[in-house]
Amino acid sequence: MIGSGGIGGVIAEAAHAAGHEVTMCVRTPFERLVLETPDGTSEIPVRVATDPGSAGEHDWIVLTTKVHDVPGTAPWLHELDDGRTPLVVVQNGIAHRESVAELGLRAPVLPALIYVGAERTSPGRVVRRSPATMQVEGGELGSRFVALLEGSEVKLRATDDFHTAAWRKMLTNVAPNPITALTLRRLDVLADDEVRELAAGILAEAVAVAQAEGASLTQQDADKVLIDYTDRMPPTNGTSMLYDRIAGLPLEHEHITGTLVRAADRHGIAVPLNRTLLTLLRAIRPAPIPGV
Ligand SMILES: NC(=O)C1=CN([C@@H]2O[C@H](COP(=O)(O)OP(=O)(O)OC[C@H]3O[C@@H](n4cnc5c(N)ncnc54)[C@H](OP(=O)(O)O)[C@@H]3O)[C@@H](O)[C@H]2O)C=CC1
Ligand SMILES: CC(C)(CO)C(=O)C(=O)O
Repeated sequence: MIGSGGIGGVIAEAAHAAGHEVTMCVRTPFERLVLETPDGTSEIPVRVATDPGSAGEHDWIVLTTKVHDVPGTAPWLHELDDGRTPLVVVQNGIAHRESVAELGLRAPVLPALIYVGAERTSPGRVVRRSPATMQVEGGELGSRFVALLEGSEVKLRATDDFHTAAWRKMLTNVAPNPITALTLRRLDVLADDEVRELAAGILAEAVAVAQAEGASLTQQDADKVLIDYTDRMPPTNGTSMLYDRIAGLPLEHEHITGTLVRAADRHGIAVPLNRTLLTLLRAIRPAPIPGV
């Protein structure tokens, strides 16, 4: 596992539950990986490697850093890449292959999406607030990864239209992530009438762009995303962008809102709400914000 934050912790938990040995390839060292879940708190027995030379040999490589942190993982990836071991890229955004392309790896790449609320609260400590659902690109590699995590509680399936799945995931990120990060509030913020109306407008712009990019999505998909957020998800959940803002880390906006705005420009679609969000997100100066 390269990336030992919220998602790395959740997938390590699943891999362990499915009977596998896991090595966390870490930037910030920790002694123990502890998962707080709705069912209780437990330690996941993993090996922690702090330098690429000690990574060892593995059957799968799973990359779970933020998209902008991928270049920094090059030493790990070059050490682990033997041309055969598959690399699963679990990230938000729509550019899973492009995200690792410039590293010149030989590994077969499997793009993956995850839906979960997971917050890394300190090195080696992750709070998972909801069950996890994953989607991977269909094909032989995708089927093997689905089989790999059998026995864990992650609901995982392969899809033959990963492009649409990634844009659908984009819909779930493009409104809540910026809104929570900018307001420093959790999902409860989406219950405010004016904020909900804003989110609906952001999503309407996003659907038009997703369609122009060839995704099979409609306004109904956007409506469902908003209903899921306001009626189904716990209002105390946050988003990965909010967690980064609280921790004073760089935000992933260029790979979410930025991707959307650049695609809109290519197609000549007006996206004033998303463009405004992008301007505000770019203006943030990262600094830790305690007490949120
Ligand atoms: N958190 C969530 O609920 C969800 C997140 N996602 C997506 O999943 C992806 C991962 O997000 P998330 O887990 O939240 O991110 P986190 O910020 O919680 O974790 C990222 C991890 O990557 C590590 N990292 C960064 N650079 C390196 C490096 N050079 N070498 C080794 N490790 C490195 C960080 O190390 P360090 O400890 O040093 O900071 C950190 O442990 C993102 O694309 C996100 O948008 C998708 C759905 C939900
Ligand atoms: C959709 C959501 C909010 C949870 O899966 C997410 O992807 C994130 O926190 O970035």
